[in-house]
Amino acid sequence: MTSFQSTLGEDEGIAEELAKGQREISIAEFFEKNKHMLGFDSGARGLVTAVKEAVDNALDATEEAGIQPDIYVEISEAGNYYRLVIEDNGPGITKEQVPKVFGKLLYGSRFHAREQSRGQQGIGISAAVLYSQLTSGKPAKITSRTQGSQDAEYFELVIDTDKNEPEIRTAKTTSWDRPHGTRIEVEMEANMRARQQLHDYIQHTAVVNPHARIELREPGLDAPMKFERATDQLPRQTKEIRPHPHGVELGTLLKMLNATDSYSVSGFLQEEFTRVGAKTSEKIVNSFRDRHFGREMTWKTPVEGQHELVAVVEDAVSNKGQGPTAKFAEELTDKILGKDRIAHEELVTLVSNVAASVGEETGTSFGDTVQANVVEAVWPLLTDSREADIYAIIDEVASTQKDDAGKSSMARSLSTQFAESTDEKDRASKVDIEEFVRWAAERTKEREDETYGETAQENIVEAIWSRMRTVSDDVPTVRVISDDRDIARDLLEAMREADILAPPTDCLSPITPELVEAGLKKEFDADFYAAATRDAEVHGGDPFIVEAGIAYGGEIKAEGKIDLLRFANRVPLVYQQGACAITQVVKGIGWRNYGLDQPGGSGMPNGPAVLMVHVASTNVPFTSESKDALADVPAIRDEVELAIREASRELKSYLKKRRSLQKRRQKQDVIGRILPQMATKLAEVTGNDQPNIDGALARIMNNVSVERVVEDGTVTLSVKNYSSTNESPDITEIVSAEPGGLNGEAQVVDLDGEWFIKWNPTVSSGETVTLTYTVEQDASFDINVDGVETEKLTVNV
Ligand SMILES: Nc1ncnc2c1ncn2[C@@H]1O[C@H](COP(=O)(O)OP(=O)(O)OP(=O)(O)O)[C@@H](O)[C@H]1O
Repeated sequence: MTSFQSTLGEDEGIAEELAKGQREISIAEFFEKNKHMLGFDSGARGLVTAVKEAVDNALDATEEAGIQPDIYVEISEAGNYYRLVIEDNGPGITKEQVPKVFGKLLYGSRFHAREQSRGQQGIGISAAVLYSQLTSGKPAKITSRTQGSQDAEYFELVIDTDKNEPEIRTAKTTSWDRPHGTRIEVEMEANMRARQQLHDYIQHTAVVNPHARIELREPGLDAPMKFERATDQLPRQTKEIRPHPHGVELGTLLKMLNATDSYSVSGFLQEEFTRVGAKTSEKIVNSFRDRHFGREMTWKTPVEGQHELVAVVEDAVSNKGQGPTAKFAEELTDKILGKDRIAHEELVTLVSNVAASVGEETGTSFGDTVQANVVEAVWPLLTDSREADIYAIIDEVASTQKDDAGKSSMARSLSTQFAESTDEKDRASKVDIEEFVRWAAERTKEREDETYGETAQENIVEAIWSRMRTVSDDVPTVRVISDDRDIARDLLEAMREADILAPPTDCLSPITPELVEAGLKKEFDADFYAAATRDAEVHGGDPFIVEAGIAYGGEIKAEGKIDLLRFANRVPLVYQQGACAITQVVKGIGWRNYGLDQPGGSGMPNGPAVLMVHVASTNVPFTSESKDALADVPAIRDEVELAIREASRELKSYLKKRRSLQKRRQKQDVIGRILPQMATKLAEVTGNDQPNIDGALARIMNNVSVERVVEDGTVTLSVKNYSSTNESPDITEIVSAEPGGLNGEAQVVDLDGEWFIKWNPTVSSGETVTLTYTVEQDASFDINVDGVETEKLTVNV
C-alpha cells in the first residue's frame, strides 16, 4: 500500500466530504453547459436553430398526415428580444400532448421508430422553448388546431427545469382561421448575425422539399422571401421497420430480450427483427450454439481396429449373454467403422440406436447404464490417434515449405490441448481453438524454430473448426439470456455474423433524381443540371440512400469555391461544414477529371457550380446532437462518393462538349476574319478577280450551311452538310408575301400577313438538300435555323 492510499484509508470523512458536492443535475443546468451540443451556443445561432427545429417538425408532421406543407416563419424585433413565429398547416397536436411536446425535453414520437424522419431525439422544439425562457424569461405561446375540430387550443407554458415537466401558465380554447395546424411563438435574446445561414437554411429546405411552400419574413427583408412549390407530389410515405440483427447493440438486445413475449430464441429472432425467417433464425441459433456450448471435434475412425473395438465393447457390456453381446459389439463396430470421422455425440447416438435394434432382435435390454459404459470404454480408443489425425489436417493446409518436424510439433501440441483442456466430449469454442493453435505455434517456434504466422494459424483454425460438429443441446431460453450479459453477447455475435438480407427500404423516402433537378432548377438559374439517386445500402443495420445533384453555369457565381449543400433526411446542414464527412468526400475527389478547377488537385473545387448531397436513413449518424455534420461512417462515405461521381460524370461530358464548341467558335472567328483578307491578297498578287469565298468557311469548319438565292420570284434554300454525321435542321423561313410552289415537306402558317414556312429535312453527310418556293411580289425574308448547334452552323442569306 502506498502512503497516499494509507492516508485515504485512515480519513473516514473523505467520502462524506465528496458526497456533499454530489447532487442531481437539473435539465436547465445541463442545457446551460451543453447548449452548443444542441445548436444554441449563441444568440445568432440560437435563432437559426429554433427556426430549423420548428420548420423540420412542421415538415415531418404535414408529410406524415399527407398534407402539402404551407409554412410561415416570421422574425421580428420585440423590445430587447426577437420574436419568432412559426405556423404550419399540419394535423395539429392534441390538447393533452401540447404541454409535453413543448414543455418536456426528450419527449417525442420518433426516437424508437425505425423510419426516415427529420426529428429523431425529441429534444429539438423543447430545447428552443427552454432557450427562449432562459434568455427572455417569457413563456412559449402555442396554438394548435387538430383536423376536424371547431376550435383551437392555446397555451402559454414554460419548462419546470428542476423536474423537466411543463408548467402551464395559461390554457384556453380559442378560434384560429387555419382549419388545422400549429403555431409557435417564442421570444429570445438573439441577433441577426446569422442571417445568411438562416436564408441558406430556408432556401436549401425549399430545394430538397419541392413539395413545400415556405414564406420567411424578417426585419432585414423589404419583401418576404417566398418559396413556391415545384411539385404536388408528396414524398413517398415511409413504413416503420423492425430492427435489423446487424444493427443492434448489446444494451438494446438485452432490453428487447426483457420486453419480448417470446419464450425461445428462435421465436424472439423471428418476431422482433426484420429479415429473419425460420431459416435465418436456425442459422443464427446454430452459430449461437457453437459459441455457447462449443463444437465437438470429430476424429478419424481407425482403419484397422475392428477386433480391438469388438473386444472393448464386449468387455463393457456385462451380463447380457454371449450371443446378444457379440451381436451388439459387432453391429456397433460396423457402424462406427462405416463412418469416416466421428464426434462424441454421434457415438452416443450410434450406441443408443444399436442398443434399440439389437435389443429388439435379441429380446435383450441394453439400458442406459450399459450404453454409458460402452461410450466411456470406446471413446478413448477413438481419440487414441488425435496427434496423427491433426498432423494430417495440418499437412493438408500448411504451405509446402513447412518442414515435417514443425508440423509434428504443432500436431503434438494441439492434440495435448484437446486431451487436457477440453471436456471428455472434446468440445471447444472457436476462440478455444484459436488459443490452442496460437499456443502450439509458440511451442513450435521454441522447439523447432519454425514460424507459424497469422495466416498459417488461421488456416489451421479453419481446417479444424470445419471438422467440428455443432451439438444438439438446447440453447438457453430468452429468460435465461436476458439475465446474463455473457450469454447475450454470444447471441449478439451470432446475429452479427449471420448472412442476412439487407433491410427493406420502404422505410426511406429519397427525393428522386427528377425532383432533385427540379429543386435545383427552382432555386438556381444554371445552364446545366444533373442528379443521381443510388440504391439503398446498410450501415450498422440501418438502411440508407444517398443522392447527389449538381447545377452548373448560368447565374451561379463563378468566383471562388463551389457551393456545397449538405442534407440529411431532407434537412439542410448549415453549420460545421468542415467537420462533415460529406465535405471530406467532396475534397477528396479529383475534380479536374470532371472539368472543374481544383488548385493542387485536391480540396474544394472552384467554379460556377452548386453541388448537393442528400443522405436519407432511418438512423443518420451525426457527430453531435445538434445534427450539423455527418459522422465518418465508411459505408456512407463510399456511397456519397459514388453518388457524386455519378452526377458529375454528366457534368464532365457537358463541359467537354462546351469546351470543344468554344474552341470551334474561336477558330471560326479567326477564319472568318482571315478568309476575306486572303481573298483580297490573292487577287492582288495574281491580278485576277477576287475568288468567291461564299461557303468556304462552312467547308473548312465542316459546318451545316444554309444559303438563300432569290431569282425571278423563285426562292432557293440550299442546305449543305459538310459535317461527318447526318443532320436534321429545323428551318423556318418567314416571308412577307404568300409563298407558292413549295417543294419538300413544308408546313405553311399564315400569321397576320406573315407566312411561316417550316421544313425539317434530313441531310446526309456531304449532301445538299434544296428547298424551293415562289413569291409573286417583292418580299422580305427572315430565316431561323434550329436543331444544329450555333457553332456548327453557317447561314448565308
Ligand atoms: N408542428 C408540429 N405538428 C405536429 N406534431 C409536432 C409538431 N412539432 C412537434 N411535434 C411532435 O412533437 C414531438 C417532439 O418534437 P421535438 O422537436 O422535440 O423532437 P423530434 O422532432 O421528435 O426530434 P429532434 O429532437 O431530433 O428534433 C415530435 O416527435 C412530434 O411528434
